[in-house]
Amino acid sequence: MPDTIAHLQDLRARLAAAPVADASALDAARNRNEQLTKPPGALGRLEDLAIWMGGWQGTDRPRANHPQVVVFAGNHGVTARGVSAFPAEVTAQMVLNFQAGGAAINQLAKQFGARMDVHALELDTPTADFTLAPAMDEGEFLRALQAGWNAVAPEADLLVTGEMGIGNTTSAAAVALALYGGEAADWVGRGTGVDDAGLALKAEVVTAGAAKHSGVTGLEVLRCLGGRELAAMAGAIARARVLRIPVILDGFICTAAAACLVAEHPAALDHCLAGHVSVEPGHARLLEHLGKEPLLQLGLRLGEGSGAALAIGVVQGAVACHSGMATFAEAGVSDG
Ligand SMILES: Cc1cc2ncn([C@H]3O[C@H](COP(=O)(O)O)[C@@H](O)[C@H]3O)c2cc1C
Ligand SMILES: O=C(O)c1cccnc1
Repeated sequence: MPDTIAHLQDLRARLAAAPVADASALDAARNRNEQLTKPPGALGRLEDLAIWMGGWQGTDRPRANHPQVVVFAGNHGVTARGVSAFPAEVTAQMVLNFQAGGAAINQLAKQFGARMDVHALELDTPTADFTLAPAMDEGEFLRALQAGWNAVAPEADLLVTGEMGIGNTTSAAAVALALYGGEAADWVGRGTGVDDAGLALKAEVVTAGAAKHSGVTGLEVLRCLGGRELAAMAGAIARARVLRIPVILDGFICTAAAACLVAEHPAALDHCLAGHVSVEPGHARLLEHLGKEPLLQLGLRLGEGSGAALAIGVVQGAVACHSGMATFAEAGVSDG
């Protein structure tokens, strides 16, 4: 039975007490990497990836055979301001599509052998319009964090958190502005495809939201400007940190949610990789702030966990080589 996040302080305490990567496993994985039948460094970033996986999994033979993709859906009051190219009903309609196996993320999860879970979070009760009030009250926020916390399968060896929530690129931009400052225009993008007037409107809405909730930090940013699916992703990422399950971050929305955890604890995302960099312009900026180099750049602007799910394949390639290759001694190959 997973434990309860009854107060924000509980989450902060769990992050502060979370174990770090296993130093001896890191050493053993580095040592193994040096003996594998290839010129030193020839597998590029795959080598660092496999060693990093070994550290979090506590072994010199890391694996990614049981990945989990978990998709959270939430509705946003701020959609009333006309910030998305699609109507808010699409959130619930896409949940049905996820459940029927018809979305992009279903295909990618299947392709890489990942289990996929979908959690619709109180879709009939959109968050408040954050230009007028905090998006969630404390009870709503804690329920969403807990839903994310509970959603992680402890036996998973890799986790992807995805989202669905019409209007959530506006919410993520407001979160990013509150965390890192600058201008709203630095953080907004076209999301589902708004035109120039839509983009200008998003910047106005984001500016108004950040002004309404100025001075808030960390998880409070997520409560005031985020959404249930963002909060749940943060809860899941925090749980994975406690369980030492490596996480692949997805696009702009996932990364904005995750960034709120770093504001609470500097090592909160040490177990996270950046799966890709999205077309949404704020995403590259967020990754720079977090010091994370994306694995892929494919021009994706979907969310759902799609870019991170594709990166499961890269991680699987890295650990397959690292854990399966012969050493020079085993294969009788002369080393250099
Ligand atoms: C059919 C459809 C499927 C999606 N899957 C992810 N998103 C993505 O688009 C939304 C964010 O963009 P905005 O802020 O412009 O509303 C989120 O739901 C995100 O997951 C979708 C959007 C649509 C329309
Ligand atoms: O980067 C993302 O996650 C993203 C971009 C556009 C639309 N939905 C999600």
